[in-house]
Order: sequence, then C-alpha cells, then structure tokens
Amino acid sequence: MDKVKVGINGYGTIGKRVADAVHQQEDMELIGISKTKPNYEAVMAQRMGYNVYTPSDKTSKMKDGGIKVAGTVEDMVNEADVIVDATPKGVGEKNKELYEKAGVKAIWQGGEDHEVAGFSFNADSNYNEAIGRDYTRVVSCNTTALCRLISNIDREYGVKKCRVTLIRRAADPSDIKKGPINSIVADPVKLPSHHGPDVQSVIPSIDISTMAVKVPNTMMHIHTVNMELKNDCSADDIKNLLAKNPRMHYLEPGITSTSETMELARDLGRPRNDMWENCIWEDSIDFYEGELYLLQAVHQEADVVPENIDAIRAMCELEKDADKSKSKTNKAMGIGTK
Ligand SMILES: NC(=O)C1=CN([C@@H]2O[C@H](COP(=O)(O)OP(=O)(O)OC[C@H]3O[C@@H](n4cnc5c(N)ncnc54)[C@H](OP(=O)(O)O)[C@@H]3O)[C@@H](O)[C@H]2O)C=CC1
Ligand SMILES: O=C(OP(=O)(O)O)[C@H](O)COP(=O)(O)O
Repeated sequence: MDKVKVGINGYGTIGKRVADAVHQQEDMELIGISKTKPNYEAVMAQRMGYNVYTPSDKTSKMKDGGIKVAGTVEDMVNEADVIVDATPKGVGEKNKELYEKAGVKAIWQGGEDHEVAGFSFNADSNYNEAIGRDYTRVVSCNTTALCRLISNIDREYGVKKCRVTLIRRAADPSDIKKGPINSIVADPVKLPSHHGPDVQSVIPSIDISTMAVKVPNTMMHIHTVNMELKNDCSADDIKNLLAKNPRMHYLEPGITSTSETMELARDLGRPRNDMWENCIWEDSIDFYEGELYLLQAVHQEADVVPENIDAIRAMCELEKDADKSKSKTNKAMGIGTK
C-alpha cells in the first residue's frame, strides 16, 4: 500500500512533535510543514530535512530569512492526503475552507471547537468511529488524558459518575508571552471547565463534571480524579487494568511532582523530554467510601501526539483495528518502553 502523504500546517509545540512522529511511521510520508516566520523552528525543520511551505504572502520574508521555501501552504494542501492543522487556537477553523476546496482530509487540535470537525477523537475511546472520516478533532491534552483513563475503566467496570479538578500549567516552556507569573487563576470561574463537555464529545455516555485552575508553571498539568463505578472492584483491580495499557505510566519511586516527572523524562532520554503517557501515581489509586480516587500528571506538549498518528491511520483506513494502530504508533515512537 502507498504511504499516506501528510502535511503539517502550524509547526509549534504540537506541530513539530506530530511532524517527527509522522516521519517515524512506516505507513506515512511527511510531505512538509508550514512556517510563517523564518525563525529557529524553521531552521530546525530544514535541518531535519523537512520541506518548508509558507503562506504565499510570506514567501519573500522566508527567503530573505535564509529559508528554502518548497512552496505555498496551498501547494502543501494540494499535495497531501491529510493535513494535521496545529495552528494556534482559532486559526484552524479559518483554514477549513482551504481544506474543503482541495478535498483533503484534515485533523484539528483541541483548541478548536468540536463543530469544526464534527467529530472528536481519542484512540482508546472511539477509534472505530474515525475510520474513513474526512474531518476529525484530536481533543486537548487534558481531555485526551481523561478520555484514556475513563474509557479504559468504563469498559471494564462501568463509570457511573466522574468528578475531576484540573490544575493546569499556564504556558508552555518556550512561551514568553503568557502569564500569570504570580497568581492562581480560576479558569473558568463557572462550572464546568471545557474538559467535561469535551470528554462527552468523545464518550457521550459519561457523567462527568470538571473544574479547573491555572498555576504559574510550564511543567505539566495535574488531575485529581474521583469516580463512582457501576461494578465492584478493588484498587488492585484498577492498578492491574491500567498497567496493561502502554499509554499509562506509573511514576517511579520518589516522584511527588511534575518537576521530577520531567527530570525522569530526561533520564529516560525521551525526545524533547516528552512523556506521551498519562503519568499516574500508583499509590494514589484508592477507594474511599466506595469511590475511586487517583492523581495523574499530563505532559501537555506530548500526550496528543500519538493520538494524531492514530487519527491519521483511522481516517485514511490504513488500519481498521484500533489496538494494531496503537501498537504501531507506540512501537515507532517508543511509547511504553519505559
Ligand atoms: N501546547 C499545548 O500544550 C497543547 C496545544 N493543543 C492545541 O494544539 C493547537 C496548537 O497549539 P500549539 O502547538 O501550542 O501552538 P503554538 O503557538 O506552539 O504553535 C502554532 C504555530 O503555528 C504557527 N502559526 C501562527 N499563525 C499561523 C497561521 N496563520 N497559519 C499557519 N501557522 C501559523 C506559529 O508559527 P510561525 O508563525 O512561527 O510559523 C506557531 O508556532 C491549538 O489548538 C492548541 O489548543 C493541544 C494540546 C496541548
Ligand atoms: O489543551 C490544552 O489545555 P486544556 O485542555 O486545559 O485547554 C493545552 O495545554 C493548551 O492549552 P493553552 O490553550 O493554555 O495553551
């Protein structure tokens, strides 16, 4: 079978990681990435050997900045079988017309609304429903981690009700523009945060409510999770269940923080220090008055990356079996190798 041709529109935190992950897959060909500025990220893309495309009105600026331009974004879109849109929140929606005109499949990220694609995706939750689709949204980093956790537990024991508080990193490490620098922000003030409805956009049957705050930090989010289950089970049952999934990682002894988790990623030699898995404190998994509790950390820059790869495979019908797609993605990226 011919490799599926993938273009990445928007080469920032998520786009650069998805580009590398596509490049690693045997059944996909990265035809190029788009950049609007000739900065270090464009230089690095070029050094990686990736074709760099740019909006037509930016061509001179890119060339003047020393970047070899492969063509316009329109050229990339016309050449691709599928575009992964990883432009900033709100920009992706404006690109839809371009993708429709070219008749190309497209994947948006969690910053866009569900309605942009009309279908929201998580590989553990609804892979089969993505098969053959033209448009898909990979839900946000927090929602991805919640969908993974909830759908695994729901399949085995049934989730009656789920309540989550999210403590969110305020900005990414490279982000010099965002705050706060000395505050904890109730975001949003009013129930629910977008995460609960977003989980329901993937798994409509789940009763979930979420609250969220932002803290002045760049290293990961933390979720405090509380669930009522339909069927009896023990903490050990949950521990054993989650241990079977390569996209769940029990944190090593002595780790009590997101800083140490990122240090672990460095020690593991992960590319860009990425932890693609839900990082769960195994000892936090417990029952109190019949309800399940646990704590997990989420590496916001990383966990959606394998999900984009599985979404491409499902949409382009490269693999109809969810487990086989996830295994291919995991193997190529090194997920679950500890
Ligand atoms: N960061 C995160 O933690 C996560 C983000 N997401 C979602 O992923 C999406 C992308 O976010 P993220 O990677 O953080 O964003 P970034 O800002 O890091 O990257 C987006 C890149 O797109 C480029 N860009 C800007 N404007 C345009 C444009 N008009 N057309 C094409 N490219 C443009 C910019 O690069 P340049 O202009 O230099 O070319 C920028 O670096 C959002 O929907 C976000 O909500 C989802 C999960 C986690
Ligand atoms: O999707 C994310 O978080 P979210 O699920 O809390 O919205 C990413 O961390 C991006 O969030 P940002 O929009 O604050 O960069």
